[in-house]
Amino acid sequence: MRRILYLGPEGTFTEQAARTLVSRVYPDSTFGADPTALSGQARSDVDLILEPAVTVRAAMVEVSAGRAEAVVAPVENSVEGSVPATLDALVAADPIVAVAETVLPVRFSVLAAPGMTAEQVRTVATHPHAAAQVREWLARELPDAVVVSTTSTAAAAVEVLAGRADAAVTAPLAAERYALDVLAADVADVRDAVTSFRLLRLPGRMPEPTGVDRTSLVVTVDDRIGTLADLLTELATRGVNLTRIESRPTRSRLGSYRFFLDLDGHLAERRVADAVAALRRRSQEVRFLGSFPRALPSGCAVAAVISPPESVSDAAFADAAAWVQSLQERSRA
Ligand SMILES: O=C(O)C(=O)C[C@]1(C(=O)O)C=C[C@@H](O)C=C1
Repeated sequence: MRRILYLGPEGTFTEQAARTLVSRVYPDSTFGADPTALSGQARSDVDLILEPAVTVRAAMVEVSAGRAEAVVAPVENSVEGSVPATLDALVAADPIVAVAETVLPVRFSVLAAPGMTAEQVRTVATHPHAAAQVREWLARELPDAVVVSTTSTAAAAVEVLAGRADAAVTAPLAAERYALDVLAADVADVRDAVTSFRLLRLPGRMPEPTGVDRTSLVVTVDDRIGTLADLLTELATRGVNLTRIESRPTRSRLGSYRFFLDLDGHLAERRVADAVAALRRRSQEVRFLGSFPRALPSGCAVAAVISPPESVSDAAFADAAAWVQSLQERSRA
């Protein structure tokens, strides 16, 4: 039985994402057929088991060491941006790669100890990304409450159960899992907020290209004039669309950064492979974080994806390479 780890405890948004991703990536597994058959004596009958982890970092260590099959982690929220704990854990871990992603709408439930009224709430526990998405609601509805950070939204529910916080801002799933009162549901400062999650595992067989894919990289560069412009030019000249660029400190000294890049396209495409090779030539280190089908926010038609020009199609690359080769062969004849 293989373990799939997610940011726990039970009842996080990440657990919800893990259920979607596991059914998609392992469609023939027992878990995929029956997500409820996961506890008690049924454990021995299932191929995959979903298990909560305390942190994304701890889960990645388990995957890198071969003790778990995969980890599901939050990557980016449309309101608060990237999840730094996930980005930093990705760099700290031995290489693991994403094979799938999903995007979930994010609306929160506010849970409190049984019998507690909103007026009595003095401390509200939640994950920092969740706090940022309900800041206005908290200021309006619970103005006297102090926000306490926890490792996840479900960890906040556990704090309330243990009597260490009065209320928790959680995923709706937590309201089903913990014996707490629902003070408010469907809470969000930004109505259509979404968070993206990825399923990551040891490098191996990559998902087949679908035509709407994403490639994720971490690039460490030298500190010199124009480095970043050079990298971006390598992408632009090959018609590779950059969908995200994020810098994180390397932690070695002030002003030293590595860049997380998300590109449209799959490493199996010539233009993407060529661009990734060029980035490697031009930087200290490139870490490949996977090529996988891109999750489109609901309502986004495939046509909305920016198509590269014909001059960078696989056929155009093959044709140009064959022409150069013929010139070389002729010159040797
Ligand atoms: O705490 C959770 O429920 C999580 O799954 C983490 C997380 C995040 O890291 O952004 C996921 C979605 C929400 O944006 C808030 C928290």
